Amino acid sequence: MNTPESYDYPSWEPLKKHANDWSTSLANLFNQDPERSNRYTLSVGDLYLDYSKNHIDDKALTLLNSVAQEAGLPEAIKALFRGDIVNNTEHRPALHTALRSPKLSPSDKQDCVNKAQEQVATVVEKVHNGRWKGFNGKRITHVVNIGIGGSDLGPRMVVNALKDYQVDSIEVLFVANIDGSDLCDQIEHLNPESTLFIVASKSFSTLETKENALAARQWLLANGCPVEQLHCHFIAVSSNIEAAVEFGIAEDHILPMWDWVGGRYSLWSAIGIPIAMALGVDNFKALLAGAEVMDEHFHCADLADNMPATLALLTFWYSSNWGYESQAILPYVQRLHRLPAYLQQLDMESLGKRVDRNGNDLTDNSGLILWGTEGTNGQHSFHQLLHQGTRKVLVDFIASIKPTSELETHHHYLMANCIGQSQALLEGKSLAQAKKELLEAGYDQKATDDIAPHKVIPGNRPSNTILMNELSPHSLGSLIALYEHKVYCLGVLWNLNPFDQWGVELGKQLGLKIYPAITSGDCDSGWDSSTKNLIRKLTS
Ligand SMILES: O=P(O)(O)OC[C@H]1O[C@](O)(CO)[C@@H](O)[C@@H]1O
Repeated sequence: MNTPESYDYPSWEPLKKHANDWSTSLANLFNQDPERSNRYTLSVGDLYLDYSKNHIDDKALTLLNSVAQEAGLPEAIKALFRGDIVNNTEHRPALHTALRSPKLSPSDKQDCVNKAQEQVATVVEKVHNGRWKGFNGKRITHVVNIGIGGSDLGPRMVVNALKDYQVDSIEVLFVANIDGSDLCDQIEHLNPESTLFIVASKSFSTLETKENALAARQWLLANGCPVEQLHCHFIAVSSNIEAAVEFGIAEDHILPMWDWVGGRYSLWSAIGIPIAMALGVDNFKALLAGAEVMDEHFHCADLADNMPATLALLTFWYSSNWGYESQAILPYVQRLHRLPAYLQQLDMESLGKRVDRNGNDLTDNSGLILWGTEGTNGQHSFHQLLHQGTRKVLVDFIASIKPTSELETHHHYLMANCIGQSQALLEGKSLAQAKKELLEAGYDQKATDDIAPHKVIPGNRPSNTILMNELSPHSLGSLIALYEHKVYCLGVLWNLNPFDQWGVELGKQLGLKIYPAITSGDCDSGWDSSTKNLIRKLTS
């Protein structure tokens, strides 16, 4: 692991010293300051963040804010919204905020954004009211989004999360993987006459999406769709109109994307059309409005009160000074079960970098390893490691105040478990407590002494808790924008470009070279023997 010798930030050394001198426990911090849980909280729109269960005090926060100032974060936030070239390696702005916050965005983008939103609304309404027909004049009942990465994860997560808001007339399904069973499993029970495919690919060059779209076309043809009616079953979302047309999508069925919106930040664009299909245009707009609330806050709030900046500074603090390398995302909301997968791309594809904005080796660690699952399932699985393991893991608990089902008792238990987990991380269990418990349970002294160490839980482990008023399009929009902006802040603090992803390219290129070897059995003589053996195993 890299240990940062120094940042250029003048407040870096005092911050590092403050971390090195840290000697108190979370429990002590709470005992000494009854107001702690009131002071270390923030509210923005439908979201409430409690970050009091962290190893921080006013001095740490002041120093962290100074580091953020010295890193130029306030100006960088303005630059993002203004449309400056924040993606310096691809010479592009990153204007996902223009898709939902017109007041804060460059005016020259508004026409195309509005036009695309109108196009989305027109297509969706036509499908919903049955005017969009498949071959044989059938109305559309199923929409299958074919896309991967940013053209899949965001829309899929939102559609799953907002099940309560789904329109009755349409079911939206998702296909991403090049494993053929993904497509086959989704379409096996569908009627081709009433199925519409969305081919979502910013580049329109992504292997998985192209192959799945080709297979979908074959499926339609094999099931009676006349070639001249194929166009009724496809729309595309892409910035590469030429390639989409070449594939055979009718030009007026192609919705736009732009190079100034990154793939993993694109669910607010026409890439979000599966969301509008599943939930209706008004709910899609409510999602955008929720993001706008977070944008306005992020843009205007001082760093000390800024929710995305606070989350980022906490991660920076722990990553740079406390040796944390991993972050668990634990939504205690069943319907947010896709959130960890979505945030993995957002965070790890953005921040998994080894050089700074100028191409120099980073002297500090960058992106953390993100993972997680919905509560309480994780409690019966990996929480053991969170409580007693030797690795350090940051934890974000996310919960909805309003239940998402009618089963009120379930919800109370769910919330009790969520809060109980953060309390267990904080308080732990001492050896004395463990021994007392065992003796009270009837163990003799020897058994108590033998077993007690295994029951000790060190505690003193930090966590954040984010409460949403309810799981609604509006609050989810704010939550997603919160994490987007957190990632941006970390990019600024670590001085890296969070908007490119060159690291994914090599594997794609090698996959394309290996493909002909798998189909022909002919290996490149320059390849390593492991690669050759694996190919032979597949081809013999
Ligand atoms: O929308 P596209 O161009 O098909 O790209 C899909 C995904 O592939 C990636 O480029 C990574 O391979 C992601 O950044 C992107 O979201």
